[in-house]
Amino acid sequence: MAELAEAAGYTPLSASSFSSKLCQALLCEHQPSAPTPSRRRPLPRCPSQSGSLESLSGVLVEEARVLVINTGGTIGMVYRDNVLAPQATNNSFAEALKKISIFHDEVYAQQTKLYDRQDISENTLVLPLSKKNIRIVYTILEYSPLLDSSNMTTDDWAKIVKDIQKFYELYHGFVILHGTDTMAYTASALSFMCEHLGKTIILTGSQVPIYEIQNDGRDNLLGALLIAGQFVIPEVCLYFHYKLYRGNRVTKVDAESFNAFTSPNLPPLAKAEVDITINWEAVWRANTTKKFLVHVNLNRNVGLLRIFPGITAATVKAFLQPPMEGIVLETYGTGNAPDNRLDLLEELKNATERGVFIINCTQCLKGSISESYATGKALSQAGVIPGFDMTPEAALAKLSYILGKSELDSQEKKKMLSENLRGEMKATYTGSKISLGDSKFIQAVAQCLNISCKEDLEVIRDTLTPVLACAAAKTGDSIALEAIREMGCNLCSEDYDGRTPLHIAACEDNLTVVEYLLNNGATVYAKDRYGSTPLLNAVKFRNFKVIHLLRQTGAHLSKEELGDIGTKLSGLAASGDVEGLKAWILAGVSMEELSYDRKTPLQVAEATGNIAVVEFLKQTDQKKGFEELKP
Ligand SMILES: NC(=O)C[C@H](N)C(=O)O
Repeated sequence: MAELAEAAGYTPLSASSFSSKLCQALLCEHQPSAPTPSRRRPLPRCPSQSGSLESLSGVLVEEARVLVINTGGTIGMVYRDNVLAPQATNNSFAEALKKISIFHDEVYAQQTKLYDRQDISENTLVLPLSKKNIRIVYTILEYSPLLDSSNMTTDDWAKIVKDIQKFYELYHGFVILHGTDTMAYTASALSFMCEHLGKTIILTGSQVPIYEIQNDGRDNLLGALLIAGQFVIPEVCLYFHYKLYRGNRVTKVDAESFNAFTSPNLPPLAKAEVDITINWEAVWRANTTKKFLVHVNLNRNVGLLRIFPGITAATVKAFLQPPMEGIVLETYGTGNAPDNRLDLLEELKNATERGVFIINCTQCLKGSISESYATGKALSQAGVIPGFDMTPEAALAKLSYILGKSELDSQEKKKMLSENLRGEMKATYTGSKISLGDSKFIQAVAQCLNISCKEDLEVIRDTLTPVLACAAAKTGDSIALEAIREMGCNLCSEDYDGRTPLHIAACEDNLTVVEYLLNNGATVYAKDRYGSTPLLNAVKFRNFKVIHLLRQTGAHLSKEELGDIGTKLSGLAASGDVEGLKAWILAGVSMEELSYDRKTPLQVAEATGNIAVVEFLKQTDQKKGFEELKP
């Protein structure tokens, strides 16, 4: 196809050739084509970035920390008495990985004195340098006992999310090693239990133990680590056989193949082939200014009931008896159940009137509930809630989660059940509101460049909009940002320096734009090419209100961003810079940090006679700092 197009004199547009075309068009529309610029120049070095290590070749290297929670599953199992079972280990999984060069670069560990660092345990490993020049440093937290996932319970889910909460600020992303049998259930449950999630959580495992010669565990673990360490995909995902899926959209479809999972109603969020390509349009956004929290109180009085021809009313009645509080009714086709079985419908109606919640999901692998048949309508008349294209696993988890919210009344629970909370139902995957072709702006640019095919329009959009969005953030133009979003563009996209509109708005102290962006998909964890987050930018420019809002949304400074923070604070204390200290306190930095000569900012202020700083630090209760200094 590509050869044919080229033979016909058509060259597909790449981002770089598009930029050059656009520049020509802007400078002089009718000049002959200039040669396409070749590859991007290498990144310049940035000596000021603490925590970013320089490799021997002089290229800037960034480290990203990932926590791997090992719950068990085939990936780490061994044969005992001819059957596979989890290996009761003393971190032997980490030890085994250390011996595999694609999972651990001992030379880098030695060169950078990895194990001398305070926050690094012996279960920490480091991957070879990624294509994006990132070193993924990962720590394995091994559960005891390790479980075959058939033994997983809701308590185990609670343990996982509590650990994620405990270590949330210390890691860029999380990988959960888990057996495949109930992985779709766990992924669904975790997606609801994690509220206002801003970081990447990826479940993975394997069909064959990682120790076997021909196994899928290595590729699955490696792919999950690379994605969790290099991208911010704020969802609970499942990675298997080179594809990243939304966790609450998957189901296990093959007990033997490496290609064990499918996401029938939503395309993958990413594919790991020669390169990792993220389908950003499909990525779910929390759209929130609230902090990450976990909800561990799940209701266990829920169940799955699959109807079948000839099912008796007595079976349905027995299933719906107390303590049952909610069920997923797996129906035929687009949500049909016999409408000539009044006895059955009566039992369902009695149950919904007693307050039992019933969600209708299809038994088909693919497709959605609709009211296109009388047999389907009869169910909604009996009070059954449509589950649209939810998987039964997701519907069950959603019920358990919502019915565990004791603060909600029955109407509120019903409302939440019908809403799309985490991208588990169709309503979310709408793509862009207006198509590319409808956008006047894109049309004008396309006309000027004399191009019309969809792929080229997409290249124009993807090349121009990050820069335009950053420009709009700079000038505080929320209307332009809204127009860009409506074009189907991702407001998290980065410019050539990896800077997102949120970085720019944070620098410019533009609170309204910061709020708009957070409510429209921006992530507080985006890092520019120098490793800075919007929060660090806001601290630098002392934009207190922005710092406050970002913190409220869960932003925090990484160790790399902080660098030798004690010495920086001492410098501020010595120069009497109260505002500078206030900015760091608001950003969550402790005033107990010691400078290179082991002095607190207060000691430095006292020694240098900076009365204003001394008074400020004495008055500010560090623990309550965030609330007290609230602008
Ligand atoms: N492939 C697997 O991981 C299956 C195993 N029985 C489990 O779910 O733990």
